[in-house]
Amino acid sequence: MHRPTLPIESLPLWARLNDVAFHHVKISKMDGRGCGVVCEGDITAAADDDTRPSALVTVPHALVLNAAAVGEYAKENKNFRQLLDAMVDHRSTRTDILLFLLVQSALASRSGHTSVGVSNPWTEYLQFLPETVPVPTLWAEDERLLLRGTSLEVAVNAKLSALDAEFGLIQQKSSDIPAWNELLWEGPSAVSFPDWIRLDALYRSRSLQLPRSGEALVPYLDMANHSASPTAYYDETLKDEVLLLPRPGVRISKGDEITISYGETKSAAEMLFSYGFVDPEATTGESLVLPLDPFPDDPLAKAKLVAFQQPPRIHVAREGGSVKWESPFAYLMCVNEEDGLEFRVLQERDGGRQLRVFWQEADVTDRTRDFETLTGDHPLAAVFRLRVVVSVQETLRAQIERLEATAPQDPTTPSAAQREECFRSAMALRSVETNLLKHAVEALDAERCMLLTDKNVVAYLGLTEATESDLAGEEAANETDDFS
Ligand SMILES: C[S@@+](CC[C@H](N)C(=O)[O-])C[C@H]1O[C@@H](n2cnc3c(N)ncnc32)[C@H](O)[C@@H]1O
Repeated sequence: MHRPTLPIESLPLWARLNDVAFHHVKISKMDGRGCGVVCEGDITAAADDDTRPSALVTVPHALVLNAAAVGEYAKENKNFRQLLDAMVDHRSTRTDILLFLLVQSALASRSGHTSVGVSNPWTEYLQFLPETVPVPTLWAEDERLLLRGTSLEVAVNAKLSALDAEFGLIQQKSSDIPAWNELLWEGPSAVSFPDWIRLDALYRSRSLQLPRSGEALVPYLDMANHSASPTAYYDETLKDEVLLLPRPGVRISKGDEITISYGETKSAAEMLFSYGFVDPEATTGESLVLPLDPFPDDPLAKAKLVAFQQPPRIHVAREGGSVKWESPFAYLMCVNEEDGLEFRVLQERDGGRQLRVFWQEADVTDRTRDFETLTGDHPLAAVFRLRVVVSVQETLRAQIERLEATAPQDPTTPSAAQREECFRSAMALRSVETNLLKHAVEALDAERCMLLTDKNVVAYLGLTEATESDLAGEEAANETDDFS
């Protein structure tokens, strides 16, 4: 799609024409961070939380792009209504807003040479937005290789597959409607998959959770960059205007950048995935999420996955001085029929079939995430915990090995096919995750050693060893029989 652009210097005019009020601020190009909000005077905000300071920016409710605003646009535009209706089974706030943005971008690219769609302040505003966003879904293949071994390796590939499926669906549903077929899919300015990935990236990196209007895009205010020590925050008035306000007690000098926080507890992976950078100053939010595969030789693996109903994962986080981990699936994964786990398929009255899960004869179908508690008062609880600890530790060790095996040969210089900013972000993520995983493996090792001294574990392992050597003896005897 051809993307017309407007210089950021014209933004104040667009803002005035659309009733955005701004005081002591301007939007300027920042070094390495695209545009940002810059202070044009000296601001000192009262330290007292109860006095609301004067707003730096006020955006009228009419410009807030949320699910309700898309609904209003659809009321006035029956062609757009038809497009939303065609997607009826696949709608969410995100897809509604993305479809709206897709239509506004297409309208801008055809600049009035179309009878479908109605221009709106967003048709122009989109032209001030950056050509690209440094999120990994927009990285080149050689750049995405830098994420091998990190928690984003699987996540980014899964996101690209999901975007591809979503784009295919929109194309299929809208090309049956002649007006949309003409606007979106015909001629040299047809929409392409990279256009869809960019719109998704713009949405992910700029959407806010507003207290009254919910998930939304707010023009002008979305020019504010992130800092771990932010000087401003956003809020909504009772009239649903969105305000950018200085934080209580801050002093902002003329020429300083005004920043907000994109989330204090977001991990490095989440920051890179959603915003395209890793904040080197972040002191909180060190965590990661990895997929956990059931044992490949477990005959109950499939039933366990179905019964668990969610993707199985391990969550690792640094809390205070120590590293904590959590994996509800690992507890279900590590028990079997001989421990008291059972799956039954029940025939329903309407002929359907239902998978039910039993632990020690009790129906626990609705508690498959609770196996840590369910197994906690069993005489073999320490044995189950040991199995879980060993399995989680093995998964984390394998991840460290993959991180080490895929590390760039020169950790300071990107290859010719990799952009410096992608390389820097990926290396920062690799370092945070390697560190966290190593600390988690150490913590798990300490727990494993402790569990190996538990009297129930010792007795259980002694019994298993005895059974195994009996079996080995029997096998040896059989072999001798066979041989003779
Ligand atoms: C909400 S927009 C902010 C405005 C944006 N800089 C622009 O030019 O349109 C979020 C994007 O700004 C950039 N950004 C924000 N804070 C940053 C930071 N602290 N370091 C690097 N990039 C940042 C990232 O590209 C992010 O995806």
